[in-house]
Amino acid sequence: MAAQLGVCQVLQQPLPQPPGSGGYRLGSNPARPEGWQAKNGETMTTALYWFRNDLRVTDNPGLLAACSSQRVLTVFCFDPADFREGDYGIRRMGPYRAGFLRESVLALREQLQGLNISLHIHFGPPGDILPGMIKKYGVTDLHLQREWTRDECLALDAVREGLPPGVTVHEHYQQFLFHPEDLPYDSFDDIPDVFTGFRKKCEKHVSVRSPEDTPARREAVFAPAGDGGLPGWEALGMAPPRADSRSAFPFRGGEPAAWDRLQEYFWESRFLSTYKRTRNGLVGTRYSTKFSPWLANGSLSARQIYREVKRYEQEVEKNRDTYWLVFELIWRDYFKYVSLKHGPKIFAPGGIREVERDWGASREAFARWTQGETDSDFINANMQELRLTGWMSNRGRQNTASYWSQDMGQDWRLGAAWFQYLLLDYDVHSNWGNWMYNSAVGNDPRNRKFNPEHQASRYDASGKFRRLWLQGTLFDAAPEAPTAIATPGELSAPGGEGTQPDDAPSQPSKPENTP
Ligand SMILES: Cc1cc2nc3c(=O)[nH]c(=O)nc-3n(C[C@H](O)[C@H](O)[C@H](O)COP(=O)(O)OP(=O)(O)OC[C@H]3O[C@@H](n4cnc5c(N)ncnc54)[C@H](O)[C@@H]3O)c2cc1C
Repeated sequence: MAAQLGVCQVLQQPLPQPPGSGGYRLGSNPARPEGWQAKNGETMTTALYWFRNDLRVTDNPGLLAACSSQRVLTVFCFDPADFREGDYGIRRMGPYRAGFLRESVLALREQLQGLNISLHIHFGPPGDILPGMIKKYGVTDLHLQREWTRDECLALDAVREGLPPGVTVHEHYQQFLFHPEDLPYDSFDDIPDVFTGFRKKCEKHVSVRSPEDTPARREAVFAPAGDGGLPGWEALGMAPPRADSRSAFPFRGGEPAAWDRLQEYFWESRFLSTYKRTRNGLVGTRYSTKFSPWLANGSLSARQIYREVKRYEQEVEKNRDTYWLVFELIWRDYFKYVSLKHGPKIFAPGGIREVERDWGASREAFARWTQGETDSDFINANMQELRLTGWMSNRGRQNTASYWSQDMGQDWRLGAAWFQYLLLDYDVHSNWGNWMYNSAVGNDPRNRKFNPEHQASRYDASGKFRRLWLQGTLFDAAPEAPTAIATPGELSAPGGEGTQPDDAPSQPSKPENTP
């Protein structure tokens, strides 16, 4: 897999140099393509900003850097590869996230229109779309958020192959709370494999950078890109998801919707003041922030949330609950750094610890787990919620993941791929990192395993959550499964290794070290 990463391979590299020392060469490219001349005869700089998982105009350093060029235009590609079957015969993206993404991109286009920047929306592989745009508009500088996982790297490699000579590519790290240049480590290799050490050192030595300014409104240079380009459901090969009134995530995609939610959760309801005490809840919108789908596609940034937490602590109150939201955002960062450190190992059967185990790949077990027909009603209720809404609580995710891999003994990567398909908030690092963690192949030094019956009696003592999801299935007219659920193809996961994992204690008991 490493060989496939090509020019985009950034894994296990030393930390990047600060701007100006070679990594970011704004406006420094000597060889400009022909075409666009400023009035005084100098070559005009034209930037193309390629939106990927950073669908916002505020706190977007890459977009801001692009706006330092004389002319700027932007693009988002719905890549058909994202909607096809992935490595395990399971689609990479299902209808919930696809719907949220469409809303997010439309909201982005509106935000950009307010800045007089046009967003070109395309349905096609970036490698086919971007080089043509770059030639057509005489682009001199391509800006994008820096990514390092396989599929994202392959997409960039394909774009690079088609670039005309002289175009400078600028990649920006802008998805973190703690910026990579500020980390108290010399190399990603030095990131500890236990969270607490990472958290404590970063909390002590790193200041979270302030969010960047929003680009100023510009003179319109290019004709507006028009309203087209958004692929319909048919083109995506799926039907739109049905709304389910029980959903814990009834929100829309896009930057304005993210800020509405933050406004509501922090400032109107002040739920932040009780976050740590409610975050293990299972029913409704209130128990946790629900920021993750916006964070995952970049409609909201971690440091914007951080700044609002700090403001809340000054203006309303500071307590363990307000701190705990930052603590969880550090977990999010941590899984990104784990992925930067370990590269493709986060997708390997033995995970980052290279555990040897003969994982099962039973089609029948997969059907029972995904359709909520296991022996555990707590697991079943969570799996129904996921299947019918694209959402599952953190408590539910920990239990269902541990159950699939550790109780049922099935390949954890099949479970991760199912989550990838259905989750509204799918994020490659958080998903595969948490899956490894709960499958005893990742960053949990104690290999904890969940006992769903104990968990249900602790977190769903009244049975409210299980009734909510199991009654719908058993007694009412059951909502149909989303039509696009792909029947998993060959479930035999490639490249399986080895024997048994270490024995795991049955109950998680040390909350400090669990995500
Ligand atoms: C098996 C498994 C798979 C997961 N897959 C994903 C995924 O694909 N995308 C994703 O964003 N999260 C994932 N998580 C982490 C976590 O469950 C969600 O981030 C959280 O439930 C989202 O709800 P919230 O925004 O209300 O979280 P809150 O409790 O309000 O937390 C605030 C934010 O902190 C971050 N956070 C919280 N818990 C975690 C965690 N365990 N790991 C990393 N970041 C965290 C998220 O960005 C979240 O939005 C997964 C967890 C497990 C156990």
